[in-house]
Amino acid sequence: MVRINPSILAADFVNLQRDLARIPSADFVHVDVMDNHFVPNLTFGLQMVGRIQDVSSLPLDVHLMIDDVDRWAPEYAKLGAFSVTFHAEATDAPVDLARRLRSLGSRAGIALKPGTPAEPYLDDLAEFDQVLVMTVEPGFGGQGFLAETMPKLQQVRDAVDAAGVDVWLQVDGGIDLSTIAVARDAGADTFVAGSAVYGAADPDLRVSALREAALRHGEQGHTH
Ligand SMILES: O=C(CO)[C@H](O)[C@H](O)COP(=O)(O)O
Ligand SMILES: [Fe+2]
Repeated sequence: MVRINPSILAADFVNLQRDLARIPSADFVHVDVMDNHFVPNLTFGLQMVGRIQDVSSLPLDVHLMIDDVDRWAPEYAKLGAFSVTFHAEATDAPVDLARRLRSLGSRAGIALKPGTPAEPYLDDLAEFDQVLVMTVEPGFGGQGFLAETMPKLQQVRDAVDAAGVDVWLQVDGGIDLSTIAVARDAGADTFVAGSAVYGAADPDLRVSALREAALRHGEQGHTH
C-alpha cells in the first residue's frame, strides 16, 4: 500500500480551490499549519482549514507545526479532518492527546523532527494511527531530503511490524521521484510531496508517477 499526499504548502494560496482540484488521484491532501512559533514560518489556522475541509473532495491530512497542541489539535479533529498529526516536541502528553483525537473521530498522528529520537514512543505505537518521520527540518517547502533520518524510519518500521499494529509511516520533506524510493525502502508507506507535485506542469500526472516510483521500487526489493 502506497499513499501519496500532496502538500498544498506548494500550491497557490490565492487559488487554493483550483489547486485542490488539480490532484484528483491523490489519496489525501496534506495541510501544513504553522504558527511562526513552533517553526519560523506562518501559514494558516483553523478558519482556513475549515474552508479547505468544506471544499476538498479529498480527505484532509493535517500536519500541525504549532505550539499548544493540547489546546488546538482537538479543534482540527472537530472540523472533520480525517487525520491530525501533532509534533511530539510540542506536548508532554502525546498518548492522552492521541486518545482525545480518536475520541473526536479523527486519526491521530505523531510527528518527529529530524533530531527527535523515536525510542520514547515505540512502546505506545498502538495509541497512534500514523508516525510522521520528518525528512527535513519542519517549516519550509522545497528543502533537500535528509537521508540521515532513514535509520530512524527503519527503526519505527521494525517496531510497527514487531508489534503487529496498523500504523501508517509517513515521510514529509524533499520527497521526489528519486527520494521516494529511498524512503519506501526504509519502510514508509505514506508520502507527502509539495514542490514535487505542484512544481510539475501536470500535478496529477506527477502524483501517479510518484506512486509508480514507490510501487515499482517495492516490487524490486522492498520486503516490508
Ligand atoms: O511539512 C512541511 C514543511 O515543514 C511540508 O509538508 C513539506 O516541506 C512539503 O514540501 P516539499 O515536498 O517541497 O519538501
Ligand atoms: Fe507537512
